[in-house]
Amino acid sequence: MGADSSSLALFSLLAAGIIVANYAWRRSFRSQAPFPPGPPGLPVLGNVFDIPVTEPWKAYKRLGEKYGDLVHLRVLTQDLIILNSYEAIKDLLENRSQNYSNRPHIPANAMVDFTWGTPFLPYGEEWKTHRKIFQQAFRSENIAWYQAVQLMKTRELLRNMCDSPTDIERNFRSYTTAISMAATYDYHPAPRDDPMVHNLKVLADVGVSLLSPAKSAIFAAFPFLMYLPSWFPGATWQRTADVGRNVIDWWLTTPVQNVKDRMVDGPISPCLVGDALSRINEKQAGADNIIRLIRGAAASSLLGEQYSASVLQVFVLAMVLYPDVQKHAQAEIQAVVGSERLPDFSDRLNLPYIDAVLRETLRWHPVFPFAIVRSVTNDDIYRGYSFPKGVPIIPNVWQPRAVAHDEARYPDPSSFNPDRFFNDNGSLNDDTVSYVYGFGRRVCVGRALADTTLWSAMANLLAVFSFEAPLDETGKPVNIVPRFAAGFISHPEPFPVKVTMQMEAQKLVSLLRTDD
Ligand code: HEM
Repeated sequence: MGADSSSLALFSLLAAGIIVANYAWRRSFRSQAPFPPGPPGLPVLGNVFDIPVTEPWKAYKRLGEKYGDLVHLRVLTQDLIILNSYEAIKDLLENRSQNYSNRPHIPANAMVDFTWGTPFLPYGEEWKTHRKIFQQAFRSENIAWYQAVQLMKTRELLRNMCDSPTDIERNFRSYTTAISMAATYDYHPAPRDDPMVHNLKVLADVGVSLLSPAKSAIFAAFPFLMYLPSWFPGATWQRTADVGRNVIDWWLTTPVQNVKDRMVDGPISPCLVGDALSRINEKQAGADNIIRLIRGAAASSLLGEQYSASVLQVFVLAMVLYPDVQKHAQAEIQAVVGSERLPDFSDRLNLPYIDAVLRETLRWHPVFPFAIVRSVTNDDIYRGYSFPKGVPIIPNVWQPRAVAHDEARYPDPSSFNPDRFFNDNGSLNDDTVSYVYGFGRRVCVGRALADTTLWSAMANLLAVFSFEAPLDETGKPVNIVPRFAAGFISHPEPFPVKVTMQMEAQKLVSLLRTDD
């Protein structure tokens, strides 16, 4: 046996010992009430094979149908509870939010030092300061500050779509990244080879690679894996973590320093960092700590806006699959805005169908099908079941009867139908699908910014382009079966799309020039 394989064998033995001991310890200390029902699972491994890595929501749907609103699972040593109904989610994450606003410890997080990120902070003082920084800059009343920049970036999006119409994903990412950098640091990335854009991509890739639920469960069960050196055979995650740590150092220092330097020269445009820095007196006690928190909140803000790009991909998929909805939306824009200018925020109240399309996009396929996992602060009992301290709670926003696809609330939930958001008198109803942005005290802090970013893109894309299924060799539209990538965030798998301009290129060029 070589040195490598004998070390691995030793590690495996050690790991098995840790798992069994840890499991027995946790069971003996749990309160007398049982966990909610759930599939029995295998000894030691638990329900590892009950949760497929691809499309886990389908498995949750089956489990929900069999076991009901509350489902208990165990992955190796990790117990978790899935909430499968709006009622259970509201009861716990909203009505008992004091006890359900924590986040579980994610071991891989400490490995790369993502611990500064708002979504990962434990419920406590640092997290409260982060929320305050966000609320001051991004609360609904302040969103008008960013609308000029959002429209400017929307025009850039239209130009990029003309240049490379099928490069949808890249165009959407550039758009949302440009908005988030402007709203966070008053920074406007260069069209090519921009260092901030490059480093943001590295950071996002590291996050997706290391913080997936599957890797988190493995690191929780085998914590020693996190301490293997990066030269150890197979320890690829260590090399990913090394890359992540270097970029994070840069993120947490350079961009905020850059804003500080520019503020010395004179006023800058409204942005989260500028707003937060202007509120502190650097000579006051604790100012260094606040600057450290501003850095963390700002970097979290950039990661947040990435999700809007995934929502726009869902939107294009829906337009391709539901051409009548697209025609209806375009007719509304034509009637209200005409063809001599492009839509802007002053048109929003007169374009209710576009708002209904936006709501239906968020509902039809929530990009966070399970919001962001919570954990219980103190032992609790709910409906007679045990919710022990520290257990991760997964709110199932999407399936089966849960929330966005609840058949009682949304008849025929899997079809894309914006009409479900209208009252009989033709006005929009009160259902703003706010649940896609999460619940209670940890609800998304960027929702007002995301809403205007999405509206501006959707209204303008529909004013200029049509999205259709391309034709096959027999002249028929290709059959597109929607598929969604699983994971922390879910977005459509690549699908074929034909993008046509509804107006002459020359006309668009002149409209974009007028708007500039
Ligand atoms: C359409 C786009 C977006 C969606 C669907 C979305 C959704 C969510 C969801 C589901 C959560 C978890 C809430 C919970 O635990 O209950 C969340 C948290 C968060 N979001 Fe968003 N978000 C979006 C855009 C943004 C933007 C633009 C920003 C930044 C400006 C942002 C920043 C954050 C932060 C910092 C948190 C963590 C809050 C905390 O843990 O206290 N998000 N978001």
